[in-house]
Amino acid sequence: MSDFLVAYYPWIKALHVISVIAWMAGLFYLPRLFVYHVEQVQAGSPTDEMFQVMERRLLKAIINPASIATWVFGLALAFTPGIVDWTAVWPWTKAACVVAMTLFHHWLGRRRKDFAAGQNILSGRQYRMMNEVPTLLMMIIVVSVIVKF
Ligand code: HEM
Repeated sequence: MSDFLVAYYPWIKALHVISVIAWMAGLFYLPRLFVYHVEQVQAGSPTDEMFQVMERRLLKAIINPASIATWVFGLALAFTPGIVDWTAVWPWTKAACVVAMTLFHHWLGRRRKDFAAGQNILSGRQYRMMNEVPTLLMMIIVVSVIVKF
C-alpha cells in the first residue's frame, strides 16, 4: 500500500487539488445563492422553487461529492510515507481549518433544509458575513500547506 501511495503521489495530489477547487467553488457559491434567495425571492413563488432546486443540486451534485473526494485524496496524501512532518505546526493548522471547513459545509446543508421547509430565519447580511468563513479558512490552509511553517 505504501509503495502504491509513493508511486502515485503526484497523481493523488493532482486529484486532491481538483477536488478542493470543486468543493471551494460550491462553498463560496451556496451562501451567495442564499443571499439572493432571502433578499430577492417571494416565499412560495416559482422563483422560490427554482432557487430550492439550484441549492439542492449544488449541494448534492457538487459540494458533497467534492468534499468526499477531497478527504479521500487528502488522507491518502497524509498516509504517504515521508510527506507530512507531524512535528511541524502546519499539519495541525491545516487539520483544524479543514475540520472547520467541513463543519461549515454541514451548517450550509442545514440552512438549505431551512429554505426547503420555508423556515429560513437568517438575513442576507448574515449570509454575506458567513460567506467570509470559507475564504478565511482557505487562506490559512493554503499558506499552511505551501509555506509549511
Ligand atoms: C479534507 C481534508 C484534507 C486533508 C486530509 C488534506 C491533506 C493534504 C496533504 C497531506 C497534502 C500533501 C502535502 C504535501 O504534499 O506536502 C495536501 C496538499 C494540498 N492540499 Fe490538502 N487536505 C485536505 C483538504 C484541503 C483543503 C480544504 C484545501 C484548500 C482549501 C487543501 C489544499 C491543498 C493544496 C493546495 C495542496 C498542495 C500543496 C502542494 O503544492 O504541495 N487541502 N493536502
